[in-house]
Amino acid sequence: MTESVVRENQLIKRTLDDLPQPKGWPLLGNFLQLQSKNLHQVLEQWCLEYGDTYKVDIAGLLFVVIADPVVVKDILRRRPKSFNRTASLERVFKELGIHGVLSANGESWKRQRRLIMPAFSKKSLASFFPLLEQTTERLRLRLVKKRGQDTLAIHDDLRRFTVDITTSLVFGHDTRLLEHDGDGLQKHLEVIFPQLNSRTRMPFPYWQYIKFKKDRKLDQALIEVEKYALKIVEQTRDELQFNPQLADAPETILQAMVAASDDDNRLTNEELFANILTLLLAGEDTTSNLIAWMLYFISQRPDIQCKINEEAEQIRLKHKGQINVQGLDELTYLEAVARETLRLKSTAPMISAETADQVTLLDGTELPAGTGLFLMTRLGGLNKEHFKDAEQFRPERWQEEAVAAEACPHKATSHFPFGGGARHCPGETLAFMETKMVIAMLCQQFDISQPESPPVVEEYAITMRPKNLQICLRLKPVGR
Ligand code: HEM
Repeated sequence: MTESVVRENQLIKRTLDDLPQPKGWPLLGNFLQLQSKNLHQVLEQWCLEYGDTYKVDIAGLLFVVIADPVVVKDILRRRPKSFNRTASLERVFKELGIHGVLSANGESWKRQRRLIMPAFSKKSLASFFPLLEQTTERLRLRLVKKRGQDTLAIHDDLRRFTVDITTSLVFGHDTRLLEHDGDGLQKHLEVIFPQLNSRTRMPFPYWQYIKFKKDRKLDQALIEVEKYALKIVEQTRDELQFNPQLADAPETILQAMVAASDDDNRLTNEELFANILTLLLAGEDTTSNLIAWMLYFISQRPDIQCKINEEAEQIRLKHKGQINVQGLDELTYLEAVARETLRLKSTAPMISAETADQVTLLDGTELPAGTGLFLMTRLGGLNKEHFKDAEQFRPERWQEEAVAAEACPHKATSHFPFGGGARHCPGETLAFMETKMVIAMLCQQFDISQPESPPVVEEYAITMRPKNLQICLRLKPVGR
């Protein structure tokens, strides 16, 4: 939608009643159609059939689905004043004791966001770089041991990597999952994620009355994670008592939070636990999925692996044989590969929101307070009007020269892999740092290919992952 169309639309008002709706079932509405593991694809497909703004009925609850990037961007920008996270997300997270910065609204969100942001500054992340380097080396050692295997379900290794990184950064405590083969924290998180996803879309909280096997598994996973988190909180309290100057110059997000809980603005143990789990959930799956999707693409393209490797070699030569923190910024081709992956396979392809007041959207739709919204943040990136040959994987389109040459339409602001406005993802820089380190290491060490396996498909559980991904890693001869 262009600016002038926006102005015109504001004159053509419509209400919730006027919006089209896909045909559903009596009483249940579209509930059954939306229970699938590719919810985002169902909603995206309906955008093509019913237009950029339509409604769905989840057993009596109406949600509005919005795809136009101009309207989506405006909503993201008008948070937190006019739009909130949804009440259902807040309710489910609260009930499970995970009500941290991701699900909170209002003053509680502001306070928690203020506390976590310093840890994501460029300066903090630069001081964290040696740990990132060591953890990447530990992932390398783990994968070298597995080099003989014909096929590798690498996702598990990647998740171990991102959990080790996130726990180190957030709590200063390395879970060292990369050194073990058994189930660990990542297995509990694997139980929690899909369950959170399906509960936020349940019109009726059945689990308050009857618990199925999956609900009992969720309870158990939460108990295990809570045990882990409370132990870490205790350790952090001890560190602060032993070393009080840490309160003024905290080294981890948790130290900052515990230190802040001693002033008037107290963070309770529940809030601390909620944010530990929130950051683990927000940081772990999103990033390991991005790396996995990048491997999906580059394992089919030896030419791209070659280019990544050449660029990384140049940077190593420039910085005394190593990719240092400045060198990471200079890996522009690799960054383009990550951005192109996010365009086609955004690991967060939709964001939910809720109107805080009665609002009018930029397309002229008037909505009452409390209306749930699904913002389809990936769809604009798949649109041929915004990207030439939109269905093709072409990292070059993100490089400055290509953007400057008008031969390639390039509308970077038509999709929002990290959201936008005041609630924009704070972990974006960290995610790129992790991704670049891992992919540069893999392309240096291995020839990466895809073995015969069932087709890789998108699976949605708040984040979007490649189901069935198998990779084949062949160690490169030394000196090649
Ligand atoms: C490829 C990796 C990642 C992707 C695609 C991603 C995507 C997103 C998206 C779409 C949102 C919602 C933003 C909005 O509502 O506008 C979000 C929020 C958030 N992300 Fe990320 N994220 C990634 C990595 C991380 C990492 C590494 C961390 C931290 C360790 C993190 C922490 C958070 C937090 C705390 C929020 C909630 C922010 C708020 O509500 O104020 N994310 N992320």
